Amino acid sequence: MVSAAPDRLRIAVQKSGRLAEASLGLLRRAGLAFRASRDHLFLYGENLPIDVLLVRDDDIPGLLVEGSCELGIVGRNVLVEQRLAGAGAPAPQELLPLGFGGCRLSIAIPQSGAIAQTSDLDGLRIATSYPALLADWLARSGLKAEVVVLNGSVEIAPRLGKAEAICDLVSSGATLAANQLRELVTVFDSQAVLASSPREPTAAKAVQIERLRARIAGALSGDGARLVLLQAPRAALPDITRLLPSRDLPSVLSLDGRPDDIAVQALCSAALDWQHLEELKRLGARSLMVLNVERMLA
Ligand SMILES: Nc1ncnc2c1ncn2[C@@H]1O[C@H](COP(=O)(O)OP(=O)(O)OP(=O)(O)O)[C@@H](O)[C@H]1O
Ligand SMILES: O=P(O)(O)OC[C@H]1O[C@H](OP(=O)(O)OP(=O)(O)O)[C@H](O)[C@@H]1O
Ligand SMILES: [Mg+2]
Repeated sequence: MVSAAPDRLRIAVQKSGRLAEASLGLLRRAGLAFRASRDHLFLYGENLPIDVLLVRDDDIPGLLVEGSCELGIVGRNVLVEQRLAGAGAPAPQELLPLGFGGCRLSIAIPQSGAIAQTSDLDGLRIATSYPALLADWLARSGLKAEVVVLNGSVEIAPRLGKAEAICDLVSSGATLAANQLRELVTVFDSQAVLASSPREPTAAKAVQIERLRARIAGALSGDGARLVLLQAPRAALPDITRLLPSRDLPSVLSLDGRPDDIAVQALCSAALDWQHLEELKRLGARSLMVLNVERMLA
């Protein structure tokens, strides 16, 4: 472990795997630039006092609890699993959902078999790498099943005779289909999240944490956002406003020497397709421009 620098923030991200690339990509979009250490386990923040630790995703909640890192990017499934398993011990908090790594923890059963509905799981064995999330769902559902803990290759448990059902992460469903399994019920919905240590940060670090959180939120809110610029007759403004998928009221500017015309600037949450633009044109809009928004700060 690299010794802690008192004034530098540390953020733990997955070294390799499903979240690795998107996590570092997001930090770069939040304006961080890094230099890698020789062992490639540590990225030194070159332009801000923020360093990145590259680790196994399962280690991230523990690093946050012990205070080795102030922040982490981890699947909500891992975060909540460890919180439930910790039974009331201090646990990392979710600061922000990040919109990638979307998946669900689901119970799946053999495609051909006697299990048809969730009540059929009573008294059976369910194999999973997420025993606390599964136990929590079973308790809330009033079901009693034996939880068989496996750390990998959970999908083959029914074929090995280790369990009658499994509870594992699903996104496309291809892994289940390849193993002749089908989804019965979703136990937990997940995505990557920004998480913080349960330890109170120093005042200086609290400022850095909030700064990074706001920058990440800004980078995310730019996703899919478009700035629409146009000129139009002033009388067409109500119809144009109705047509724009704006996040907020558009800004309306007057044009020098043309009192009957205006310039409109609107932040839109969805892309405007050609049909949208043609309709705006029919309403009298001219000089239409749709620009991608790279980042925003509220
Ligand atoms: N099929 C999927 N689609 C989208 N996101 C997923 C999928 N499977 C897992 N995830 C998310 O990505 C996280 C990391 O998954 P990955 O399979 O890379 O973990 P891992 O094998 O435990 O990696 P590590 O080596 O870091 O322990 C999961 O905890 C989950 O939040
Ligand atoms: O529904 P699908 O799109 O098929 O995705 C589901 C699979 O993805 C995850 O594993 P991953 O591929 O990350 O490999 P791992 O099991 O080695 O972690 C998960 O454990 C499933 O096996
Ligand atoms: Mg892991």
